[in-house]
Amino acid sequence: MNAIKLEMNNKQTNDIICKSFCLKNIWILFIIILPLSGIIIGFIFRNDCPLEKYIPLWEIINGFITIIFLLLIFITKQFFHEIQYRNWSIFIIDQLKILLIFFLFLWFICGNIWVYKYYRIVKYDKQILLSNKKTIENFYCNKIVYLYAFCYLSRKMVVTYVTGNKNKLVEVQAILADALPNLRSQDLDLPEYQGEPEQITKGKAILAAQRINGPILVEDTSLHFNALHGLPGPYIKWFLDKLGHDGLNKLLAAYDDKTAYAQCVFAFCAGPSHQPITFTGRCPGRIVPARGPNTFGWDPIFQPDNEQGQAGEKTFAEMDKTIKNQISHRSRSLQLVKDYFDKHPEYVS
Ligand SMILES: O=c1[nH]c(=O)c2ncn([C@@H]3O[C@H](COP(=O)(O)OP(=O)(O)OP(=O)(O)O)[C@@H](O)[C@H]3O)c2[nH]1
Ligand SMILES: [Mg+2]
Repeated sequence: MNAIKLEMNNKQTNDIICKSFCLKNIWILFIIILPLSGIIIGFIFRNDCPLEKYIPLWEIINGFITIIFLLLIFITKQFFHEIQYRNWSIFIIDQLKILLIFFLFLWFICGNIWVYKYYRIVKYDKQILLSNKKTIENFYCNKIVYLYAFCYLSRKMVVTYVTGNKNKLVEVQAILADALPNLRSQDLDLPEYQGEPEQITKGKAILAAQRINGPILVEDTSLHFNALHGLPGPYIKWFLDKLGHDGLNKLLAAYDDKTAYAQCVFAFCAGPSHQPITFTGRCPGRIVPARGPNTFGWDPIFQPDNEQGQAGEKTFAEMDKTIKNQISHRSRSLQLVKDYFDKHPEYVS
């Protein structure tokens, strides 16, 4: 009887150990799914990417090596964590892990070359290519194979637009919708620095890249009155807050020159250890008594010039949003950002 009880207790203990082992290690399954799907996709479509025949091969090898690497981490965590002293098996596994990391790094560079080289010309439809008499070898790659590799390589590089201003976010999303469809946004309260707009934006960018720990975009917008030698400039936020639209008009009461320009400086920073790059866009115009809905900052008192450089008809606030987004300081600055991302497709996932 006692023997049976003991056996049952042992069985229950084994069950509990097994369950906790499975629960503790379920993460490995989730992490392995991504490289495993690469092996499967690369193998199934191994001859279906004539544009760059190394892409399926890249997926298979990347999958295998990543899984081996993950298994080595799993084995060290699972079976060697209680060993107090370093023995030969741990030493060999550690060396192997370093070797695999090195290989994966080189393989990652190869993948970037093979994939991004073709991102502008790749075509997924064989029939259309054949009907246009274009050679399949020069343009065709299976959509799943190409997009898997593209997304895999780009997955850590999604750009985050950091701002605490909802109106700015709406405009940026609309302007960048085609160029950067995966733009993320994050509402972070960054300090408002003092100084020249470019320096202010660079300071914001460095801080945002540290907080996000990845590629970021930030912007600083300023409104410059020519009669006041560029003031309030980057301090417009406080001037608007304290003086309102009327007060801003009154600042220019003593001057005939009501011209001004809206300026937007965007900064892109690829990560915490990178230097930010800035892109400046300006929109010339005039300061007028407020017209149009009061939904965004100083939009009602800024009337942009027309293409000939003469006074336009509507204030930003009176314009249709799509028109504002074609001519504004923000869209001009973002055009330069788009040109930059055209040359750096790794951020456009
Ligand atoms: O009428 C407007 N049309 C615009 O196109 C526009 N862009 C910005 N602003 C305003 O100008 C000040 C500087 O802002 P700013 O660049 O420091 O932004 P912010 O502090 O609101 O957000 P953040 O991005 O710094 O978090 C703030 O009062 C913004 O509301 C605009 N007003
Ligand atoms: Mg600000």
